[in-house]
Amino acid sequence: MIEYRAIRVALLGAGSVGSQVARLLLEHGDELAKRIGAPIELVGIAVRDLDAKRDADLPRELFTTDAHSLIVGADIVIELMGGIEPAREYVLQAINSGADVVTGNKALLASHGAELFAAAEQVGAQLSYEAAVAGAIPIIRPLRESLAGDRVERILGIVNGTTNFILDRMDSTGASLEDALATATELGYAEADPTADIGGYDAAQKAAILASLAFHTTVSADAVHREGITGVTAEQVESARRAGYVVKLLAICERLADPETGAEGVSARVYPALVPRSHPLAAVRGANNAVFVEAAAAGPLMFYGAGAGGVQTASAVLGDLVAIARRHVIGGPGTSESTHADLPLLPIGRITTRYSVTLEVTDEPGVLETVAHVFADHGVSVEQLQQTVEASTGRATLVIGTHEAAEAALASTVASLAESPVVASVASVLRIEGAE
Ligand SMILES: NC(=O)c1ccc[n+]([C@@H]2O[C@H](COP(=O)([O-])OP(=O)(O)OC[C@H]3O[C@@H](n4cnc5c(N)ncnc54)[C@H](O)[C@@H]3O)[C@@H](O)[C@H]2O)c1
Ligand SMILES: N[C@@H](CCO)C(=O)O
Ligand code: NA
Repeated sequence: MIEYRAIRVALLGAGSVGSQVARLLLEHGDELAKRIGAPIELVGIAVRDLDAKRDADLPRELFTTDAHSLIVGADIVIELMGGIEPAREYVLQAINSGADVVTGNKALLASHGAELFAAAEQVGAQLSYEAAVAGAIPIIRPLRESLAGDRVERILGIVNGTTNFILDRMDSTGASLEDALATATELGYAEADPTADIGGYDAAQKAAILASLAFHTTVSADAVHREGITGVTAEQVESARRAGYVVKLLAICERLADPETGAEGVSARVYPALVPRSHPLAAVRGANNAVFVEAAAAGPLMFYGAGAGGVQTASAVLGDLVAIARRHVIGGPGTSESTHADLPLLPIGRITTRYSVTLEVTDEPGVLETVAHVFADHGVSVEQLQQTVEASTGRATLVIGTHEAAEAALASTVASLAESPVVASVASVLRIEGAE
């Protein structure tokens, strides 16, 4: 039997995920070596502070503050520092010095993915990133490999655990957004500055990565239409619950025809939406993640589990590591990124979906007809209308569900409703996703 030399692994960053990756590598190195067919040697861990407290007990002699020197001579570099710079510089250095790279850095991939994939392609290096989307859940490899022979039509993802925790808590306890966020912070789900999560930025980065992969094109995070959950109220969540829906922050990636030109394009968007309680995504509770994929031949598929957490995410990183290391043993080129389709990203105005609009109106004869006319005038077809009268105030609440309508038509409908003398206020506008 051939004895292979040890595959040298350099780790950059020993925070929540990095420290668990190092621990698992050291604890299970022998078993991984058997699966790979060659020993794995963790040659060093680049850190900022040699004396910082770590989540795992790691040999101090592995630590170095000199990432550049560590990268030189490594076969595989695992980048788990996060942020754009110097992560980008280190990943490029690794690729250009002949190493393969594993990263969990969604921010880096969603902004500089094209540059990094091109650099890897040029020298035949592997760049793997299962941890970057939905943590431990296998979704990158299924899209990249298992579904490579199918045609992905649509992805609906709950890809941010913090916001799912908050919305789930609002749904199950009636809490306000503020109180649910406070609980998320107390329990350590939300960061001290939760903007990236509740503003939808984290989900938009993941949507960019998923859309690029699923549709063989390049989508960057800043091109993703993004609405966070900051405007979601306890009233909206309660009224959704009564109507048989749950509010979820969704990352939606869709292949569709541009309604104006008929040309094929893609949509990548993040917003809170009403999901029917019967949909598999409605059952995703707490800080869990799930990605619902619709493919032409496979039909609907659901990937579910822990979207974050140090040790859980380390599982995804080690999976990438083993896959790459096996190729070192077997030889031959690995999977490269396929971005041949070059599809245009359609602006949000070209999207069609269903809506739920809640209006406070005066309770007078003719109001319903006036409201119905506003929808009809903008070409938006009403599917359902529910009225609750508050006798003491002379006001009524109307909840109007629409058929599929264009975003632009809905936006002008809402603008006209806001100006209508019979409408006291437009209390809520939410999209409905995942309904039959
Ligand atoms: N934590 C999760 O649940 C999770 C899930 C999925 C993906 N990720 C991604 O994994 C990566 C790591 O996340 P984390 O939660 O472990 O972050 P973290 O902040 O806990 O750890 C990052 C570590 O890198 C170190 N670091 C930063 N810059 C450095 C530099 N220049 N040189 C050396 N060390 C440096 C930091 O000091 C810190 O210890 C990020 O890209 C993150 O988006 C994390
Ligand atoms: N902040 C992210 C961590 C995982 O990317 C979340 O809440 O899901
Ligand atoms: Na994953």
